Amino acid sequence: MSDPKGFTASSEPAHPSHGYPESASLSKQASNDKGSTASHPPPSKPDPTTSHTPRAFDPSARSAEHAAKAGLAASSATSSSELTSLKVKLQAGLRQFPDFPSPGILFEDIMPLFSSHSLHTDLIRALELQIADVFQTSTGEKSDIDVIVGLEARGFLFGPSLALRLGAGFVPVRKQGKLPGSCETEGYEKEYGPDNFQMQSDAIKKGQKVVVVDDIIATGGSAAAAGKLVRKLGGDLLGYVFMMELDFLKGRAKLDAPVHTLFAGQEEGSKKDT
Ligand SMILES: O=P(O)(O)OC[C@H]1O[C@H](OP(=O)(O)OP(=O)(O)O)[C@H](O)[C@@H]1O
Ligand SMILES: Nc1ncnc2[nH]cnc12
Repeated sequence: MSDPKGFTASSEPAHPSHGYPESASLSKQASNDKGSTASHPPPSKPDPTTSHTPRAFDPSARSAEHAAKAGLAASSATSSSELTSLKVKLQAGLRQFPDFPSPGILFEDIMPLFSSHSLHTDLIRALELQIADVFQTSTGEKSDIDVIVGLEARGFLFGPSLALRLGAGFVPVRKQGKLPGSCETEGYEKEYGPDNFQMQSDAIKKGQKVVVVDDIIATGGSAAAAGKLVRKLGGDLLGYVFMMELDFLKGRAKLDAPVHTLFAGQEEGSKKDT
């Protein structure tokens, strides 16, 4: 699938599990929608990389069309610089915990972004800007995204707020047995074995434009199952948005819609003390 911003899912094979073996190869995605470092940089080393290439303002534009284009470019550049500074602040709020929940796993803790009102506000704004840019929608309630689909449980932390900001509905993907009524089910592989996701059969109307969101893409199994469910229900899957990506697991290779991430995730060997 083509992605005009160059975020097309990698064709490289995904790592088979959450095991994060030492032999997993490093893979820095070339996409420019992420920070440039392997792990979350400390506040002293913010990564100013932005997903948006600022479009140059053209002072020579004379016609109304040119003026309109120039205005859009200027506003895009403004959004881009706002997003860059939000990312720097947000990255400084992230924490990592080695060997949680089991040895060898470096756990990315996003909770500080929610316990602070300021960072929470920044996070929702950053996601709104990111989505407006990569899916070419307007910010605010004029977005033409119909539904934000969030994955249990951490996708529920920001999916509904984001949906409100975008003027979209919110639909949950839940672990099996939690949703009443008729449901579609899709299996996926997790660290400790297989699991099933479900969506209510009437949750998405045929042709609705859907973006799937979650906090982290690791092996990509959860997100791939969610995408299959969206399509089973007749949704038009525009793509995926994650706060973070564990690059070395190559999870995006499992996804057949554009993948966008706010922050660079960890690469193998990026473990650090918290
Ligand atoms: O790309 P994957 O390998 O599928 O892993 C990513 C998923 O793992 C985590 O959720 P988890 O299943 O741990 O559940 P939680 O959000 O309920 O903690 C995370 O929030 C993603 O949903
Ligand atoms: N390393 C990690 N940190 C936080 N959540 C995760 N989900 C899967 N892998 C994770």
